[in-house]
Amino acid sequence: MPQVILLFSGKRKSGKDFLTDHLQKMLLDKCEVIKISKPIKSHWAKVKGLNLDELLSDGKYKEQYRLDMIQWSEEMRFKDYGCFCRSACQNAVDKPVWIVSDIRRKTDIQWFKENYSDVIRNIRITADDDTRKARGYNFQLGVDDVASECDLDDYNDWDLIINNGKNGQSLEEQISAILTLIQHVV
Ligand SMILES: Nc1ncnc2c1ncn2[C@@H]1O[C@H](COP(=O)(O)OP(=O)(O)OP(=O)(O)O)[C@@H](O)[C@H]1O
Repeated sequence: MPQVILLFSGKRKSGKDFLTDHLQKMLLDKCEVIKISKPIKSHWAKVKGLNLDELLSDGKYKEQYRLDMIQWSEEMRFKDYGCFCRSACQNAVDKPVWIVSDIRRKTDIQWFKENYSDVIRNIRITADDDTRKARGYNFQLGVDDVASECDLDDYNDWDLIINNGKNGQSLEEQISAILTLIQHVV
């Protein structure tokens, strides 16, 4: 059972993978990185005969299948909103800190609250549109206007908000703010 679970969310190309990768490099064997999208991508790779590692990494390949994966996973969530969270956590190694790098919906947060209650810390990563565009974001109908991208836009209960865009803090300051949230553990 983890002592703290960091739930990271943010819009496309806000820098979720970038920041959580850096955090992982600092915490090393004290942490386990969990991606809710992993069980989705594993299933999709198996059914379609695709390369799972390519699908999990940042790049064009992932973007090619994003819309299909969103639509399929939406149907699955409709039947059981916790199915992917549960599956991702079942396969996670027991470490003091869990880093969940791709929280996208209120029901994701709800599931973690129901199952791990007070060890959760909610972190929102923000970045302005220009910065996101410079990182490869392009508005796509069916991707950027649906729940997977917008559901947390009006959520307000964050333990920490990190500006990872223009005029944002330095990486050191960002990581230091996150470490403050888990200083009782590491
Ligand atoms: N603070 C930063 N400084 C420099 N480059 C950054 C920074 N944050 C993110 N990037 C770069 O921007 C790109 C997008 O970031 P990242 O993949 O972490 O976004 P994401 O929120 O995980 O996106 P997605 O939702 O599409 O998976 C990556 O190439 C990453 O290296």
